[in-house]
Order: sequence, then C-alpha cells, then structure tokens
Amino acid sequence: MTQKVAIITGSGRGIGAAIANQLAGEGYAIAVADIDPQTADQVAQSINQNAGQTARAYVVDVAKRDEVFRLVDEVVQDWGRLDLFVNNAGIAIIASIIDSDPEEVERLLNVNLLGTFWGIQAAATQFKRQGTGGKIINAASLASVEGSALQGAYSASKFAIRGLGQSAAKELAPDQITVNAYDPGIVLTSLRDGIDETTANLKQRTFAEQRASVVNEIALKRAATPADVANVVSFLASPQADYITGQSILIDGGMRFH
Ligand SMILES: NC(=O)C1=CN([C@@H]2O[C@H](COP(=O)(O)OP(=O)(O)OC[C@H]3O[C@@H](n4cnc5c(N)ncnc54)[C@H](O)[C@@H]3O)[C@@H](O)[C@H]2O)C=CC1
Ligand SMILES: CC(=O)C(C)=O
Repeated sequence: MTQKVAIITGSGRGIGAAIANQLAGEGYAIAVADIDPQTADQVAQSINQNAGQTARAYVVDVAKRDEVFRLVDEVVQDWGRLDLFVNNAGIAIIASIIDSDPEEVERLLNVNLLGTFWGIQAAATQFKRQGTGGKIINAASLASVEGSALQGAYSASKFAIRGLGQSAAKELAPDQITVNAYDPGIVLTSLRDGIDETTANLKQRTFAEQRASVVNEIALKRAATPADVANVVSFLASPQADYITGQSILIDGGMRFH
C-alpha cells in the first residue's frame, strides 16, 4: 500500500508535535515543518526512533508564501506525493486593542491568517497536480467563535481562518479536497503558558490564579492535552471523515457551544 505523506506546520512542539507523533504512529510519512530548525529536528528524530524512518525536519516560515511552496516541493521530491497538509503553526498576542503594537499585529496576521492561506494554496495546487484529492486541516480555536478581551488580533485571525476554510471547502470540493478545522479551547502548551502569564500580569494575579480561573470555566474541569487535539485531527485526516468538509470541531471540554 502507498504510504501517505503529511506536512504539519508548527510541529516542533506543542499541538503540532502531538499531531506529528499520532499520525506517524498511524503510518504516515511526516514532514515536521517549523520555523525553529532545532525543535523540528528533535521531533523528527524522536519519531524515527519510535516509528522507524518515517519523519524528516523542514524549516519554514509560514508567513512567507515562497517558503510554503518550497516546503511542498521539497516534501514531494523527498516522499513522492502529498496527502495531508495541517496548517497548525500559530502565534498569540495578549494585549488590549488600544495598546497593541502594530508590528506585532501585522506579524500575527501574516503567520496565522496568511500562513494558512499560503498553506491551502500550496497544498491544493499539489493535490490538483497529483489528481488524487487530499485533506487540509487548519488550526482555528475557540477564539474563532467567540472573541475575548485582550485577544483582538488573535481572535480576528482565527475567525478569518474559519471563513477562509469554508470558502476553500466549497471551492476545492470538486477536486475531492476536503478542508476542515480544529478549535481547541485551553491546551497546555508554551503558547498557553505565555497567554496565562501575560494575562496574569495585566490582571495583577499570579500565574496559578489565572490558570485556575481559566480551567474553572471548562465544564470537564481540566485543560486539554495536545494529545486530545491530535485525536481529533487524526479523525479528520482519516477516510472516516471523507464526507466531512467545511467543518470546525470544538475541543474545549464544554467551555462553549457553537
Ligand atoms: N494552546 C492552546 O490553548 C491553543 C492553541 N491553538 C492553536 O493551535 C496551534 C498550535 O498551538 P500550540 O501548540 O499551543 O503553540 P506552541 O507555541 O506551543 O507551538 C507553535 C509552534 O509553531 C511554530 N511556529 C511559530 N511561528 C511559525 C512560523 N511563522 N512558521 C512556522 N512555524 C512557526 C513554533 O516554533 C512552535 O514550534 C496554533 O495555531 C494555536 O493558535 C488554538 C486554540 C488553543
Ligand atoms: C490560545 C487560544 O486559542 C485560546 C482559545 O485561548
């Protein structure tokens, strides 16, 4: 059977690394793509130790369209095909709208929104070239369905990713390309630590107080692990999800409902 090939952006740590590990365990060849070459290498090496020679590290800044297209070309050169593209890379800013730094806002939109746009464009171009169909899965967020104070730029980028995904799903369906998204709530990663640390400072609380107040809003009374998110991505990537497109799945332990 032909081995399926997946690119996961931002997979040098956190949710992306969990997705890479999960899909490698399911038999995919994995392109561990990250802006940080060291962490990408570490994740690829660890997958190869556990799952055989099935992962390679690639360096990409998803904000740069030419780098995203080059990534797809390199992966296809190395592995012969592409079946799945996970637009996972993302960054966050915690700041009031009035105090947001223009350069930081622009960078966030370039990484989160345009990075996802270029990822869809590059992956769909390759899927059409292959004539095989394919799957695109985007990292949205609970912040894509409800805005929060101090998350203006971040939330704007995630709402936009959901709209972009719905448009792409309709446009690419004739080529058997599905486009879906995952909407995590609170996942214990470095990104979340940064959010809780900055929010705690702004609200003059300790980190522990801030984290406890956030977890208290979750119906299941625990934050998600990166593996909780990887399980949903694994489903969306599987043939069981072939008839699902344009959807966004909340993984928030019952914090909110769509
Ligand atoms: N942690 C959470 O609670 C939630 C996270 N998300 C989303 O999930 C995705 C992954 O988040 P986490 O794993 O928590 O973040 P993280 O900060 O732990 O990991 C993000 C990874 O993306 C890489 N990256 C950053 N900018 C990049 C760029 N320009 N090009 C390529 N790689 C880049 C980083 O080097 C890092 O390895 C993000 O899109 C985030 O917005 C959504 C909802 C909740
Ligand atoms: C980081 C993130 O997406 C949330 C919902 O806090």
